[in-house]
Amino acid sequence: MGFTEEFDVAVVGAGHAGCEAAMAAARMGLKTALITMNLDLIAQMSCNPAIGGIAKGHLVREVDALGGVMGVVADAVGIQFRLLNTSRGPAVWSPRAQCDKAQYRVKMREVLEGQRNLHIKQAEVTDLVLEEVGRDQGSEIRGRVAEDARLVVPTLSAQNAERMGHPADSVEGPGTGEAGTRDQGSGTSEQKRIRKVLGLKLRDGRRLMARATVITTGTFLNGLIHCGEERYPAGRSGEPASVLLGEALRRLGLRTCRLKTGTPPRLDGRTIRWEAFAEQPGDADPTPFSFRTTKIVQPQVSCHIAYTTPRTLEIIRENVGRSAMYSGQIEGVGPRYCPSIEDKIVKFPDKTQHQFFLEPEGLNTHEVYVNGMSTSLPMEVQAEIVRSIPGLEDAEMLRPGYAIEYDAVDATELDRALKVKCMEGLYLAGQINGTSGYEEAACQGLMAGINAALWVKGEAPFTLDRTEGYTGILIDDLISKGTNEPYRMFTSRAEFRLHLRIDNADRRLTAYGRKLGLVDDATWAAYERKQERMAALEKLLKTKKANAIEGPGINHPSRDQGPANGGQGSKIRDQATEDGGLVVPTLSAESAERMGHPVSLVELVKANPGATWAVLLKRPEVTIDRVLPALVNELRSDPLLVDYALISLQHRTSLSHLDDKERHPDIGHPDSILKTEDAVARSVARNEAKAVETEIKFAGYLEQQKKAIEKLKAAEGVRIPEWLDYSVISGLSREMQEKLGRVRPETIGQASRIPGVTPAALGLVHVSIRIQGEKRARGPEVVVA
Ligand SMILES: Cc1cc2nc3c(=O)[nH]c(=O)nc-3n(C[C@H](O)[C@H](O)[C@H](O)COP(=O)(O)OP(=O)(O)OC[C@H]3O[C@@H](n4cnc5c(N)ncnc54)[C@H](O)[C@@H]3O)c2cc1C
Ligand SMILES: NC(=O)c1ccc[n+]([C@@H]2O[C@H](COP(=O)([O-])OP(=O)(O)OC[C@H]3O[C@@H](n4cnc5c(N)ncnc54)[C@H](O)[C@@H]3O)[C@@H](O)[C@H]2O)c1
Repeated sequence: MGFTEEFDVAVVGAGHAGCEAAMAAARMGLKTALITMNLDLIAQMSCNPAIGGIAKGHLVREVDALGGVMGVVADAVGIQFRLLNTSRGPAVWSPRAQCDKAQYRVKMREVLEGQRNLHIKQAEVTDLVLEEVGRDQGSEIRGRVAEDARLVVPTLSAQNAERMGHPADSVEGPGTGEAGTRDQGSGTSEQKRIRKVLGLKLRDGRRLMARATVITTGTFLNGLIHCGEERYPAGRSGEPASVLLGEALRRLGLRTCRLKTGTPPRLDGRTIRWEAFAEQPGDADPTPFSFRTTKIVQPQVSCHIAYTTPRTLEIIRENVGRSAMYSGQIEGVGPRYCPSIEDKIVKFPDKTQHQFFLEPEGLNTHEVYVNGMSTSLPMEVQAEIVRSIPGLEDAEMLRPGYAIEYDAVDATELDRALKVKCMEGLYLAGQINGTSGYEEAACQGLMAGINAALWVKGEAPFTLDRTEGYTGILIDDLISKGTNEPYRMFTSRAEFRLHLRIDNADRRLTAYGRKLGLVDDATWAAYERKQERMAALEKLLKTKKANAIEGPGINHPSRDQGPANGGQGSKIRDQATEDGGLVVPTLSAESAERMGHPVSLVELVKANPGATWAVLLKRPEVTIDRVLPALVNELRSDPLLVDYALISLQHRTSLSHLDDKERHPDIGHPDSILKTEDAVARSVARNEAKAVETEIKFAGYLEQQKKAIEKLKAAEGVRIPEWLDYSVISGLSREMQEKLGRVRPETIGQASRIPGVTPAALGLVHVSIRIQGEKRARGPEVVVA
C-alpha cells in the first residue's frame, strides 16, 4: 500500500465548482483536500473570459451572498463591467464582467492558498475507494462488502476505519462484490446497492481517504475534442481527458449521457484593424458582483462589436459538412443557447448577419476572444471565416476553435443536497451534472461543498427551494427533470422573478451563509448596516411629504435617467401592470406630454398635495433617481443615508481616463466628478436605492407573489417518504411508476415538476402516502394457515 493521507472532505477538480466546494468545506472547519490535474490551471476559464451575464449574474450574487468566492475574485480582476438588461425592470438586471483570464486563475489560487484547513494537491484521481453498506432505500443493511469501483480490494487502517465509524474488521480483506455490475437506467432505484465512498485513488499510487467526496470534473470525463475531421481525447485543449475516473464512474451504474460544447478561435490583437469595429466601453460606474467589494482596481478596457459578412456565411455554408457537428462525428448534444456559428447558420438560414464581440483576454496579453464564433470547422476554414470580416483580413489565429464531447451524469441520480442517492458521502457538482457555464458550476460547487461538510459533521443537509434563489431553481430542475442538453440558467426559469433580484440576494441568503459559518463578522456587520440604511431610506420615503421640491435634474426625466430608464418609446401605464422583469417604468418627456401625463416632478407634487414620496414612487414614471436629488438635504444630514446622496453626482464616461487631479467628489454638488471608488459606491448606493424603490413600487405584485410562494411551499411541505413503493399503487400507470421511481421526488411539489407526471398520478401518490404509512405502522401481516 502506498502513501495514504486522510481528510474530512476531498474535492476532485479545481474548476469553478471545485474551488467553491473546497472553500466552503474548509471554511466550515473541515480538513479539506482539493485535488486537481494541474495547479497552474486552477479556475481556468475554459472559454469566454467573462463572469455573469443574464441570470448568470444572479447566480454569482447568490454565491456571494452565501459566502462563496466567485464574486470577489471576478471583481478583483474584472476589466470591463456592464450591468445588462437595464432597459427592462430591475428583476432581470444582471451584472457581467469581462475578466483578465490569467489574473482570475492567480487570484483564485491566492484565495485558496490563504484558506486555513485547505490542502491543494496536484494529481489525477483515477478511482474511488468504496464499501457497500446496503441495498434499497430503507432496506436492511446486508453486510459490508469492501470494494472499489474497479473491484480492486481497498484496505483501510483500523484506526481510520474506527474514526469513520466502522468496525475495523469490516473493511479489511478481499472484497466479494458483484463483479462489474452495471445498474444503468433500470428506472427503479430500489434495485440499487447503497455504497459509501471511503476515499480516492490517485494515478501516482497515493490514496487519499476522506469521509465525503465532491466530484467536479467538468468536461474532462472521457472528453473527446473535435476540430474538423481531427479528433483526439482531451479534457480541454492542451489538457488530458479523465479516462480512468470516467470509467470508474460508469461502473457505479449511474445513468449518464454524452454532451457537447464548443469554443471559438482566439486572435492576436496586434493583427486586428481595430478602427473597423464599433467600440463598446464598460459602464462608467461599474456594478460589482460581490456585496463585499468597495473598489474596482483594474484599469477598464473596451470590447468591440463585429458582424459576419455575406462571404462569411457563404464559407460556412460551403463547408458545413466538414464541421464535426454536422458530419455525424459528434454524438453529444450541444448547448442550444450557446450555438456554434455553423449551428446559427443552419438553424437560422434567413438571418443575413450574426453579431459577435471581440473581447480582450487580459491586460497583459494581446489574445482576443471572438465571442459568438464557437466552431468545430477545420482550422483552415476557421482562418478563412476570420479573414472574411473587414478588420480581420490579416488577423492571426492564436488558437483554433474546437468542440468537445464528454460524459455527464443524469442529475436525477442526485438528491437536493447534490448527493448521489445510491451512494453515501458522494456529491457531484458542476458541468458533470449536465450544466454549462462557470456560474452554474460555482453555485452547485458551493452547495455540494456545504452539504459534504454538513454530512461529515452529522448535520442535516442545507437546501434551497425555487422560491429562495436561482440556485434552488437550477438544482430543482436538474434533480427533477435531468437534462439532455447542456443546462443554462435563464431568468425565464424562475416563477418569482420579481422576488429573486440581484439586489436582494443578500437579504434572501446571507443569514443562511452566516449560520453555516461562511459569512465572517465584518461581512455580517456590513450586511446589517446595509439593512438599516435601506430601512431608513424606506422610512424617509414613506413619511416625508413631497410638498416643496427643489434641486437640479428633478424636473426632467431625460436629464437624470438611471440605468432603468433606458427604454425608448415605452408606453406609460397608470399602474405597473407586469412584474419588474417586464415593466419599463419610464417614458420620454415627449411621449408623456403627448399622452397628457405630468413629466415634471414639481407638477406632480402640486397635483398630489400631501402625498408622500413613497406614494409618488408608485407611479411608473417616477423613479428613485429622480426623487433622491429632491431629498439631498435630508440625505446629507443623516449619517445613515449620506451614501444615497452620491446618486446625484455626475460622472465621466470612462473611469480609466480619470486623472487624480480631476477627482474631487463633493457630495451634494451634482456636477462633481466621481473618484473611481466613488463610482462603485455610487453604483452600490443606486442599487440599494433601486431595491427600496422596487419594494415600494411593486409592493402589490410582491404581495401577490408572496401568496403564490406560500402556495408552492405548501405543496413542497407534503413530503414523499423514501419507503413509498410506487409499484403497488393501484391505478398508477407503468409510465408514471417509471417516471416517479427514476427521480424519487422528495415532495409532492417536486413530483409535479417531473415532465409528464399528471395531476391524477399526484393524487394517487398523495393518498398512498397515508395508506402505505398506516400499513407500515400496523407492521407485517400475519397469515394464519
Ligand atoms: C471547450 C469548452 C467550451 C465551453 N463552452 C461553453 C459554452 O459555450 N457555454 C457555456 O456556458 N459553457 C461553456 N463551457 C463550460 C464551462 O467552461 C464550464 O461549464 C465550467 O468551467 C464548468 O466548471 P466545472 O467546475 O464543472 O469544471 P471545469 O471548470 O471544467 O473544471 C474541471 C476541473 O477538474 C479537474 N479534473 C478533471 N478530471 C480530474 C481528475 N481525474 N483528477 C483530478 N482533477 C481532475 C480539471 O483539471 C479541472 O480543474 C465550455 C467548456 C469547454 C471546455
Ligand atoms: N458563448 C460562449 O461562446 C461561451 C463560451 C464559453 C463559456 N461560456 C459560458 O457562458 C457564459 C457566457 O456566455 P454567453 O454567451 O451567454 O454570455 P455572454 O456573457 O457572452 O453574453 C451575455 C449577453 O451579453 C451580450 N454580450 C456578449 N458579449 C458582450 C460584451 N462583450 N459586452 C456586453 N455584452 C455582451 C450577449 O449578446 C448576451 O446577450 C460564461 O459565463 C461561460 O460560463 C460561453
